Amino acid sequence: MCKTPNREFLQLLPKCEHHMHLEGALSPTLLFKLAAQNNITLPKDDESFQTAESLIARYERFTSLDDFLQYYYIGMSVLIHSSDFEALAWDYFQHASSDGLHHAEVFFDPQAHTTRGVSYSTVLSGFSAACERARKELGITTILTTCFLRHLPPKDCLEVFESEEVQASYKSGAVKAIGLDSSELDFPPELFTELYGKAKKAGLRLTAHAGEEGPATYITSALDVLGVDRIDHGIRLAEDADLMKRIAAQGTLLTVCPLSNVVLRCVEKIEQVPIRTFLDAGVKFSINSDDPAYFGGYILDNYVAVQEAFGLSVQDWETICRAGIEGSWCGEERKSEMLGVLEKVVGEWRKD
Ligand code: HPA
Ligand SMILES: [Zn+2]
Repeated sequence: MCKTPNREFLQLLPKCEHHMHLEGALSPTLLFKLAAQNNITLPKDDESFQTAESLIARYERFTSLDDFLQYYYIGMSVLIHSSDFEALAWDYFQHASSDGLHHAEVFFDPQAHTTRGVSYSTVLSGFSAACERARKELGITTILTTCFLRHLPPKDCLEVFESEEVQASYKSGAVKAIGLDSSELDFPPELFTELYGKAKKAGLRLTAHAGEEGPATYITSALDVLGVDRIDHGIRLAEDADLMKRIAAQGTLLTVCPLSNVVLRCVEKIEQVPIRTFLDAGVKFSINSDDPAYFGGYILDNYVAVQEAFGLSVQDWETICRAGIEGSWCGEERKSEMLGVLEKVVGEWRKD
């Protein structure tokens, strides 16, 4: 007898998260605490900033990606010291660890900090300290990815990429990948061809948000023009059957974020996230939280929401977790460890 998957089973699965913006883990509680500590004045003309409760209530009424992004950028204005960045990331790792996270490939937005006078080394030292602590105390392995803000001029992105501090972090291996985030519509991947060409030459891993609000053609451009190894979100792939076949055949991983898609109104409900379509088409994907403090849930909440909407089988979950492990950018040894845990969890669940 094989039990149906429930929250307990989903918690036990060895999860890899590939799409999580560290700045998006800033809970209202930590936001207000750091604002007070750092003497940051939050907008007075927006009543949402009165209390943690009113802010959460506003988060439940996002109307689009851009509507969310204004709060995301205001929120991170409270992050000033290296210790603030460390506290933020540590908060995330603790949540994710209790959700059964084993490996995290996380984003951060250097330009969102350097443009307001916080240095890259302040940001990186805080995040790196939290990653080191997560490895030692929680057994979570991590990879850091610098994301570039696509609403800013491509030449500014290139300048940051080429700056001494950022280059040093790639050379030392502290950061291993680049990504592209922020407003998607009107900022197609082609704008960043030079940036991605240089990053590829430098031996970095490449990913980009594409097909979240933007059309499936942005996914094609991210693959063909930017040469990405992975697509973040990519839900609009389901609108293009030929492209779906291609992505399945080449094994490109999509990092799907179900709760985010509902909260930002890319879909009306979880049932419309193309989970079943991707499974049936052999498209590989992982399930992720994107900005957990803003979208009402961490990684396990996303797994549970998918289970409630789709009633997946143990086999389906094995397929999803295996794709997440094999599509990770960690070493083969780490992947084998996680595959071993997956086999054990699935085997035990089937036996009971
Ligand atoms: O979901 C997202 N999309 C684009 N940019 C972002 N920055 C944080 N989260 C997101
Ligand atoms: Zn994202």
